[in-house]
Amino acid sequence: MIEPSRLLLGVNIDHIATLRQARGTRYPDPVQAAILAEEAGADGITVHLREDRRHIQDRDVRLLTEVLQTRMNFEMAVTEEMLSFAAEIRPAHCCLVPEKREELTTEGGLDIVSQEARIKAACERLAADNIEVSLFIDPDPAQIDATIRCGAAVIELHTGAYADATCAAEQQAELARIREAARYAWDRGLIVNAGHGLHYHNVEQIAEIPQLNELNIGHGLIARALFVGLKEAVAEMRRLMLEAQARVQPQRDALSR
Ligand SMILES: CC(=O)[C@@H](O)[C@H](O)COP(=O)(O)O
Ligand SMILES: NCC(=O)COP(=O)(O)O
Repeated sequence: MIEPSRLLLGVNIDHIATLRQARGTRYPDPVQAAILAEEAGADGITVHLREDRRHIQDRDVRLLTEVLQTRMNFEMAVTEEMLSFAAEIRPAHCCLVPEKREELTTEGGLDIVSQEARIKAACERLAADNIEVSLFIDPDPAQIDATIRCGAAVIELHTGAYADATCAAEQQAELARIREAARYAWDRGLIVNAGHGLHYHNVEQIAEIPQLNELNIGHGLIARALFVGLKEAVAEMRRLMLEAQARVQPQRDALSR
């Protein structure tokens, strides 16, 4: 991936599928949502095919590989089932994430440090199929160092602790961790993405981190779409991100490796 000069928006459409699965209907169709999101300016589409298939289904991913005009960011657990599926569908980009059946959503980053050999092997398998790999990790230098040893060129920093903070001091402390991690990873040559739990009231401080390449946003954006429509929800998010980015454009321009 060549790093762009502007911050990219990846729209996660998992929760369009959540609504469909709640009633077992054919609608709303995440594939239709992906097309609308692209038309509204999304730079990519993110889907998480969970082991329990609670939202996105295999059929959605297969169809998306045929219709997307941008690119798919395929989030998956590091399992044999998912590695084989990725080898079959060949998404542009795979993001390896931790997964627990009982969790409501992804609770933390992938612990690369404790399972480095297994994750390195997965990264190598995906790279052999020309799939760009990113690792979804907590903003922790030890995890970043382990990512580099695994050979992945991209990370996505988990912003969940920042999003879930219950007071301003806690939120600022989490923001500082993300800022530091973004700088640390950038200085070591990684492409740095971020996401999880971002919405219209907390995205700007993250979008002001100059080293970031892309934000992946789902739940908050899809929730907003219920009231204003998906195209407007994407456009609003993009506008907030780009305004925030403009405030730090001199710092972005000054970044060099
Ligand atoms: C890995 C991550 O942070 C999310 O993108 C993920 O998709 C969350 O899973 P749910 O969409 O099931 O909450
Ligand atoms: N990887 C994060 C993502 O895709 C979106 O997460 P969320 O906005 O649904 O929490």
